[in-house]
Amino acid sequence: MDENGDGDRIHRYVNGNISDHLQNHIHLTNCIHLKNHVHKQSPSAADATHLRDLVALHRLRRLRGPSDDTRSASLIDDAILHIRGRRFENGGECSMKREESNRNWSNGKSVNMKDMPRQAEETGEEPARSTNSHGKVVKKEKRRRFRSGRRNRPSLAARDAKTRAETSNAFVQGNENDVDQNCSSIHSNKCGIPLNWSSIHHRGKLFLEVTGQSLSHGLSESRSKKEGAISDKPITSENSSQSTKSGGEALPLLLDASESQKSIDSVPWIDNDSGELSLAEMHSSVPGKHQNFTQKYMPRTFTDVVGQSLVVQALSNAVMTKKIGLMYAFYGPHGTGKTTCARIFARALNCQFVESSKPCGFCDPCIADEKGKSRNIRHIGPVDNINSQGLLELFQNLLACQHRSQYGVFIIDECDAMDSDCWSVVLKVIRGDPSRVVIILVCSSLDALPHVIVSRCEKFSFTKLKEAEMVRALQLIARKEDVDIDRDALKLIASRSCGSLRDAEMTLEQLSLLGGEISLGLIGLISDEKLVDLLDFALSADTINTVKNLRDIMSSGVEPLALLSQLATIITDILAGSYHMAKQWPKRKFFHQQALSKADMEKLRHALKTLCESEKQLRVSSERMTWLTAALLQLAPDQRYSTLSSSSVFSSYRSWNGVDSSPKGNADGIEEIWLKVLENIKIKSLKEFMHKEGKMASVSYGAAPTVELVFNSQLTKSVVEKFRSRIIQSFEAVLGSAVTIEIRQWSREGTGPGVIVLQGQEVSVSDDFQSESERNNQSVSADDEPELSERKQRFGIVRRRVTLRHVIQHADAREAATRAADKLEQENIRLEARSRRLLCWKPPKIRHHKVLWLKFRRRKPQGFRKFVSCGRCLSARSQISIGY
Ligand SMILES: Nc1ncnc2c1ncn2[C@@H]1O[C@H](COP(=O)(O)OP(=O)(O)OP(=O)(O)O)[C@@H](O)[C@H]1O
Ligand SMILES: [Zn+2]
Repeated sequence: MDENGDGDRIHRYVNGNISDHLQNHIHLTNCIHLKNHVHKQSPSAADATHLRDLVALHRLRRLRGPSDDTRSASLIDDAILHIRGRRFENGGECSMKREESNRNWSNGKSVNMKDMPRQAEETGEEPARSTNSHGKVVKKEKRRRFRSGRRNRPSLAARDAKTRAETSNAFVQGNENDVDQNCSSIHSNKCGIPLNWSSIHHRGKLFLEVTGQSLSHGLSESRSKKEGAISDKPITSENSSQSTKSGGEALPLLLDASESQKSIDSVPWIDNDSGELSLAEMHSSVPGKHQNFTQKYMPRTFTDVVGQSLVVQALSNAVMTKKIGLMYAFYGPHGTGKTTCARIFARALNCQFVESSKPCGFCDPCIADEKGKSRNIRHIGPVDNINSQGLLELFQNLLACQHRSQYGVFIIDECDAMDSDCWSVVLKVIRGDPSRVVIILVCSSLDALPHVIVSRCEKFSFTKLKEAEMVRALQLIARKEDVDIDRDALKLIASRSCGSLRDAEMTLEQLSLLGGEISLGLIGLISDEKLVDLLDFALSADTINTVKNLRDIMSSGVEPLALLSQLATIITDILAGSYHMAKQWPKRKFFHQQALSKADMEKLRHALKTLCESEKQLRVSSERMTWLTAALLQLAPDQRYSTLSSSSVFSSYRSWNGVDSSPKGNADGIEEIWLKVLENIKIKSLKEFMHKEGKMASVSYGAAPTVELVFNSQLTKSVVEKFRSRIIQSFEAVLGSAVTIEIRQWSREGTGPGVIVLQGQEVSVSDDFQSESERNNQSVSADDEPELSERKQRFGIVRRRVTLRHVIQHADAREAATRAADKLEQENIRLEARSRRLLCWKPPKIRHHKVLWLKFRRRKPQGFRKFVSCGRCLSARSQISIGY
């Protein structure tokens, strides 16, 4: 700006001719701005123009005084309208200039001395940064710096529109306060300097009173030094306030405050605590300096807060109705918005916006707070180092420098770490019942707070954020940041963040560094669809596909524990009704339709229990894959069948445990293991005895693999029991894992439902299981014979029950009866006494003689014949059971 030009304009202004430039510099700070334009290179001209500045200011104040006549009011109106028009036109230019200037400062680029003051005003740049390298200029910069903090407004068109409406209303009503407020919210003008009527009012007066003194003094050497030292500090609200102090010399009104500030600044731990930058840092952040997502997307207003609807509603109502308490406690899990809400609430308390949606973000107090320069809001950070003395000083200082019309807000973050002395200070303060003071305690739990404090607080509980809320918030961020991430991945991030949006945002940011499309696979997790497929196979006892699917999934590098946890989560979701199958899946057996039956839900509940139990095993085991497979194979309603019938499962199991798994055609895996186990037994007689009298019936995977052995009689069983430990050793050697064995007697009631087993390698496991279990308790009729023979081809050993009565009924004559018995024997069916009740069995008379001719070639014929031969007392209800 041309120096003489400025002088001329001021002349014109003094003479009542408001120049264009001056119209844009109506208030005190703008006079100083003018002064700086004029004096920065010509101290002699400064003296001459000071007086004119002051006269201009004085006239201007008179125009605004309570005794304003209509002429002066309309003059102001004209001026304001003019200003608004200009400001609106040039908003874009201003912000561009600001950015450009910021770049210059941050690049350490030497700035033209002539332009520097103007640039500093436009940018609101921190003088602390300029002091080191720019010697003398610092003085002027520092003085202007304070004012620039107030001038540097966001230039959002939307806000402008609101503000304009407010402003014109206020003027029409002639309400001075409103005018103050509203004018102050008009943003920067063409020169990047905002217009601030309220500043004129009180500061102008003091400025006039002390002008001679303040303008004749420069900064003292010691102060310059101190400021130089401060300028080395990172920019926080402390040192920004410190630089405000330098302006205090020209503006004595702030002297007290700045003195108070001085002692506040001497407390090292104030502000900026929680990993996020303070608002000051965020908004005055150096261009090019990275802000993480949590800093960048920290909510500025209540409407930005995700979830916490009750808290938000209560707080904004409190602000609206002006029902403000003295002390609040915000407690809840980390990263749920406690500190954020405390800041928003503090700002809303002092917001001058007349409408309900406070904080507005563009009135003076809002901007001051946003820039970290608010003298009414103190934020204590990590309180580990705090002592009671420091805390007391802070309170006193806050009370001392607080604007009477505004709330002094004290946010104590992580207050649960404060010691009892500090709490005594807090108590002392609140007992004094200071007016317009609000203390907000932020902590994760109220338990650590003294009861005497808690009982005096309004308590607001912050809950973990819901997954859906977090997904929405993350989606928004991803869109803004151009992060290509699919919804499943977002859901997963949300579910892994335990309700903490901060954690979720940090994870998203980390993933965004990978570039390209972010999918579940990239994160090392499995999509819900694949999980449901796997569950479907496991729950429908499709062993082969379960194992196959599991292997496929594991080959993508998923951690078994993570997979188990995902499975458990999805089951929980299904049980809770919060997981919806996207469509009907006819190919699925268990989840073939969207709505599950009660029985299915019960199976799911059981499956969840099994998975939870298996998790413990998985955590301590080095064979996680084994245990995970075992767990999955237990999810089937009756895993005994499903696991037994598939040699491939067992071969899988053996392969993990180093046992030869090469398939030998249709060779039975279980038979193979049994033989290996027998081979391993060193005692020859035991080996032969077991081979002759017993069978390995089943193996199931559980907490430890359980092997079931069946023996012919109680006697043989009890013989084998004596060698239990040797047998276990042998099994463990073969299977390479701890084994539990169950030794049972063949076909006793306790052996469970028709379990002999085996080998149906080519048979569908589930089909086989189904048919087997269905028929379990049924009698076999002679009509079943073709089926039996078919079964024989499919199974090495079969067992079922056939009633003696049934056999008799189908044996018309002695020969026929014998033939039937022979046939059954051929079919591997065993006929044997089931209980002593046989004695009460009374066959129909006509058939009685036939029974006598029955011949039993297999076990215990003598005993049985004895029972049968006294058939008179046999009960019709009694059965003999025939295993096949
Ligand atoms: N409810 C929320 N709405 C919007 N953003 C949130 C919310 N909760 C957390 N955030 C995000 O997480 C960041 C940190 O939040 P904040 O510091 O308020 O959490 P906190 O509950 O105070 O956590 P801590 O107890 O660890 O201090 C915010 O900057 C914001 O980006
Ligand atoms: Zn506001």
